[in-house]
Amino acid sequence: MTTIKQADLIESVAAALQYISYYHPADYIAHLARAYEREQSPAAKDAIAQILTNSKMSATGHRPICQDTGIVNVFLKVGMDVRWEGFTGSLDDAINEGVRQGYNHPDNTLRASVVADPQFDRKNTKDNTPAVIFTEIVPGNTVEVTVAAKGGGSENKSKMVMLNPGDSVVDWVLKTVPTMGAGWCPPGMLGIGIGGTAEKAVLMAKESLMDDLDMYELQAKSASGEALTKVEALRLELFEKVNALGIGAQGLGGLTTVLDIKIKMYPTHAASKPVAMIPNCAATRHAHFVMDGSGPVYLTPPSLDTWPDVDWKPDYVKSKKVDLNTLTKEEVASWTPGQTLLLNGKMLTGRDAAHKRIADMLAKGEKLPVDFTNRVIYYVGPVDPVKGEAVGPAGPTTATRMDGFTEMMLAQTGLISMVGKAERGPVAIAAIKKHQSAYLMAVGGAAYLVSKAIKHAEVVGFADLGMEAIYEFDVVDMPVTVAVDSGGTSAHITGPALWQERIATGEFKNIAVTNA
Ligand SMILES: O=C(O)C[C@H](O)C(=O)O
Repeated sequence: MTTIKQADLIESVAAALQYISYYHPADYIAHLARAYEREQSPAAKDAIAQILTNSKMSATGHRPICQDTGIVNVFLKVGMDVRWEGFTGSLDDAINEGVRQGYNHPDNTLRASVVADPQFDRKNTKDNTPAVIFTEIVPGNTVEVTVAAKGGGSENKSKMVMLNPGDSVVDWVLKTVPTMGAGWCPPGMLGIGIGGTAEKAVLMAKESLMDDLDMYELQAKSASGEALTKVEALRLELFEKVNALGIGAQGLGGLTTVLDIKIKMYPTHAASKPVAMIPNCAATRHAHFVMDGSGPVYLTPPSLDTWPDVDWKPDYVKSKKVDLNTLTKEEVASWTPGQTLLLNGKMLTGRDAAHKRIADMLAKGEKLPVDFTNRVIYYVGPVDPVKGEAVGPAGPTTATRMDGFTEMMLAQTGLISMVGKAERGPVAIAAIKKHQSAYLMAVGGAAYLVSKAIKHAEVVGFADLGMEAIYEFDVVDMPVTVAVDSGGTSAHITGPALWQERIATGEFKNIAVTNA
């Protein structure tokens, strides 16, 4: 009989959450490094370079990889021969105390992203509790814990379908992935659950994302002529076909959209084939540890040799410097799709809750707390600063969620441009074209790198919204790409279309990768 103490469980969960906030799993880095080497699309290669550079900066700086430090998922496998000591509440209460302590660590405070009462008040719980916890009772005398910090952007793209038994999973995946856009921050993983019941398929899809990436091993196995299992063959087929869609890093078009595909299955009803698919973003964060009663568990930091020799820096030759303090509508209208810019000067921020409040205030004829005339807005919810930082990691949030507010912002507030991540939908593109505006894209998953371009940050409105408040940032050489120009051309439409066509020619089939 093993005894697990409450204090040890709390400490282990808190330490693991800190660890995964700044260390990417080594298998993810190894796969991304190979994708970087293979990538032929300049825009996608640049995005992957930013993600790799950001990842190493986070590992050395012990600050979050992404400003979205996630909602905590915990999977517990509790041995039947385990007893508990010192518990003042339930097992879930202890896990949540670990989350509280992990997210409020003074040296690396993580972002509080969880809101209670999701349909009505949506009030931030301030400490990222509660976690979403699944517990299984298994034979044995240990407690196995898997913790993950799942970003909202990738979770939002989760899909579930009840297929007919004879329907093709491959067809459904290939039809569905393009509808997910780039808000899930590719390149990442797709977790697929097949079978069981509706909820079991979704749970399996999520659990499959906790496995290590091993697609390169699987490719090597296939190339050697060794027989693959049916699931392995399906994973490989999906991997190749999804990448052939040409979506690419950040949806800008390129060779790698997914680094791996994971599949879990469970017996199902003869009438059913439930299928769920959950993407994991570039900020793939999870860790697994086993408690055996000997005290708290601390994970071993990875060697810095894990990261490839990639050090992204602003390219002053290729990119155009923009002075936000003197920016005019005319200059915004002159930007071209795919052009890279380095932003300098003052910009405002605002995301979901701020846009909703602005809309409500304008509808009531109320004065806004800030003047948006000739300003650029950055869709972001930053991490709070620690130890002399101007701001914590501050990467872009999914712009598509702001589409419904874009006409209002451009028509009624004097705003002239927007920065976010992922594609804009038809309504936003029409508004951008009508107002001769432009939408700029920063790299999702490069939040710590981006934060280094922010020299000063100050809340200037809606302070009660926490990370969703309106800030004013003063930036130096913040890297962005023109994703929708004033003519309404979207790099998220033209890029993937071009790369899908090029991949189909077979011209990239035999690119050798040395970084194996
Ligand atoms: O909440 C955020 O900061 C970003 C979100 O994860 C998103 O990808 O849209």
